[in-house]
Amino acid sequence: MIVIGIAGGTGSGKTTVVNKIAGFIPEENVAILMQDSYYNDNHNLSYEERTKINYDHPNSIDFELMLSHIKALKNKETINQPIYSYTTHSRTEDYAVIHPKDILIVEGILIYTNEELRKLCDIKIFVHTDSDLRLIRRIRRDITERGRDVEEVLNRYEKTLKPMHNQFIEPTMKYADLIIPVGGENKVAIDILASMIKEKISK
Ligand SMILES: Nc1ncnc2c1ncn2[C@@H]1O[C@H](COP(=O)(O)OP(=O)(O)O)[C@@H](O)[C@H]1O
Ligand SMILES: Nc1ccn([C@@H]2O[C@H](COP(=O)(O)O)[C@@H](O)[C@H]2O)c(=O)n1
Repeated sequence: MIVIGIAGGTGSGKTTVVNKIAGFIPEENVAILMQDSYYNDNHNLSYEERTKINYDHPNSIDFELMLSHIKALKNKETINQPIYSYTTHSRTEDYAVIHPKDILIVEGILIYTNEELRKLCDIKIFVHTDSDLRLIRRIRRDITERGRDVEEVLNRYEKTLKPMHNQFIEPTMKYADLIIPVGGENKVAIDILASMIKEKISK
């Protein structure tokens, strides 16, 4: 199995890049693991308490579970990936069953902050998009898809998202083998990546 990491700031276009790459590869060859599915299980906290958590800090992620799932998939085992709700800020009761495939894509803002996870990645990609564009995308997306309002997004951006991005996320760009500027619209980068993956599958 080849593990491909896709990191980058929020709104940089990671999910868009993953979906475009996955669109080029037959479904039976690619499995996708989202870091956001591995936010700590905070169901013991009240909704009010959960809204106050810093979701851009590495400590918000259950890396132990995430690493055990990546290792299990590499070991050709099937895993139950938690399903996360941004609306309730907690894991749901449901799981997504992920089977081992030739290619495993691991996506998330904080994945390269974890040394063990970095070592498990055969190819490390970082999607880079300017912060003003990322904020615009984040406001639009969080309002339409994640049940937020402008005030919530701007407040989170100012208090945690921007400082955490500068402290933890942007510095991990140095670990990347490839940096994709502007993300999902970078057709050349996506074509190159898809061809490289197809070649590896055919071997
Ligand atoms: N090149 C682009 N131009 C305009 N909107 C984009 C572009 N790439 C992504 N988006 C939109 O911006 C939002 C964030 O993109 P997404 O791929 O989810 O980023 P990430 O996974 O890095 O947070 C989504 O609503 C997506 O549809
Ligand atoms: N309950 C939560 C959990 C996470 N977030 C934000 O999600 C961002 C990471 O996801 P992307 O798809 O944008 O990479 C991160 O910046 C967290 O702030 C949230 O708002 N609420």
